Amino acid sequence: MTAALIDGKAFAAGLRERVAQRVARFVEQAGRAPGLAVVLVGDDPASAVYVRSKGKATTAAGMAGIEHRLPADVPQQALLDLVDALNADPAIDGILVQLPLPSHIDEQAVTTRIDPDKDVDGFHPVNAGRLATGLEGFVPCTPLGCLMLLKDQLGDLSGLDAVVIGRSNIVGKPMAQLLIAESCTVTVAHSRTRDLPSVVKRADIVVAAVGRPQMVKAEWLKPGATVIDVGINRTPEGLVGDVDFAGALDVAGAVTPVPGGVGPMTIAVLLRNTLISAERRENVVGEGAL
Ligand SMILES: Nc1nc2c(c(=O)[nH]1)N[C@@H](CN(C=O)c1ccc(C(=O)N[C@@H](CCC(=O)O)C(=O)O)cc1)CN2
Ligand SMILES: [Mg+2]
Repeated sequence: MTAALIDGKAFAAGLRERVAQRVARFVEQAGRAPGLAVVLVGDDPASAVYVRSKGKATTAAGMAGIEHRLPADVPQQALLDLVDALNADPAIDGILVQLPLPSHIDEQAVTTRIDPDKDVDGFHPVNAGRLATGLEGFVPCTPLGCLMLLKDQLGDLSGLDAVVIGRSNIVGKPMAQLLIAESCTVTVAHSRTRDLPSVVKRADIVVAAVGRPQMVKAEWLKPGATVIDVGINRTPEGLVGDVDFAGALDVAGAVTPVPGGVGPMTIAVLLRNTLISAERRENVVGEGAL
């Protein structure tokens, strides 16, 4: 094994601590805690776990977490009405609807109903547009967490070749935008990409976000590459990423494990985004780096 392990769990713990310190200053100045509303529809077990983790982390950082649970068969209009009420509530700085939603609900309709300035998930098309054009907005938590790990590992990313595997609105596309903004040369690969191994071979940075267990093989990697594995695949052998982790350890320069890599960053960045939303809404100048 030659690769360094990128400890997302430890980095996320540090970020949560820095957020908590800045939350304390916000409370002193604004006279209230930042508020995050999390909406869970239905009873998908993984989603329930993530929502509970978000609630716990929110409270631990000194923020107010408000959880709304709706039944799996809730009419779409009732969910939209709840979003409208949260948009209008001055105590709420961040609104998040846990995905995936039941199939009878149009995810886009829900995502676009959230006030873009409370959209701490960064899924609203206005925030996607802000990211694409270099305006201040909210960036989706998972790709921003990946970027933080990359910069911590590599420093300046300028000029590096990056390959993002996966083109989802939640991870692949915003990840590509973030890497472009860091002056990387970015390739977005997906299921129709021809000769993926040779595309991956030239990359200094590989971000795998396809949702296919161990699809990215060690022999595809350029020696010394930094590999960020966004995949969380539940298999009979346990939780595995999109990268052949054991093989990558012998080729890559650094690699994130699954679990304990990217996953913990998602919730830490959510707290960061919620604090920043509260600071913007109350005109509080945040002090202390995040
Ligand atoms: N509205 C949103 N929905 C979803 C998001 C999101 O950012 N916003 N992301 C994922 C789920 N997710 C948070 O919501 C999330 C996924 C994974 C983890 C995590 O810490 N994973 C651990 C493994 C835990 C396990 O056993 O499952 C790890 O990788 O170490 C946190 C949050 C989809 N929905
Ligand atoms: Mg995809």
